[in-house]
Amino acid sequence: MSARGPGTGAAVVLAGPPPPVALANHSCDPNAEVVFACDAGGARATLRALRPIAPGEEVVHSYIRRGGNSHMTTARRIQLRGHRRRGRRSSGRSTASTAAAGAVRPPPR
Ligand SMILES: C[S@@+](CC[C@H](N)C(=O)[O-])C[C@H]1O[C@@H](n2cnc3c(N)ncnc32)[C@H](O)[C@@H]1O
Repeated sequence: MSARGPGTGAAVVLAGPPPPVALANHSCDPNAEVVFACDAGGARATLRALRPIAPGEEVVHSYIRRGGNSHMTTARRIQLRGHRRRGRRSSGRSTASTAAAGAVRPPPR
């Protein structure tokens, strides 16, 4: 995959039927997004750059819907960081068991 265009957010970096788009991995800090279109030409999934992508940089998109729950991704990252810190200090309780014990709360709305 290669990035083209000025990286203004409008550049199409990869287009085609689903298989090429399906090769893109997930990132919580995506540099591209998938745009779906369906018209007389048929159905298309396109990867569009969200920012400049350097040659050789992996093109990644978020498997989680942007906007609607991206704030939850950030909140979840902060939560996990806190759990890791507490996990190191805790007396024998692993991060996973801390989470299983109900210590993970949903992010505030
Ligand atoms: C749509 S495919 C992406 C392309 C896949 N990596 C491949 O080589 O065919 C989704 C799968 O890729 C892997 N994947 C996606 N994002 C990843 C990431 N950030 N780190 C590791 N594996 C990832 C997971 O196995 C996931 O089920």
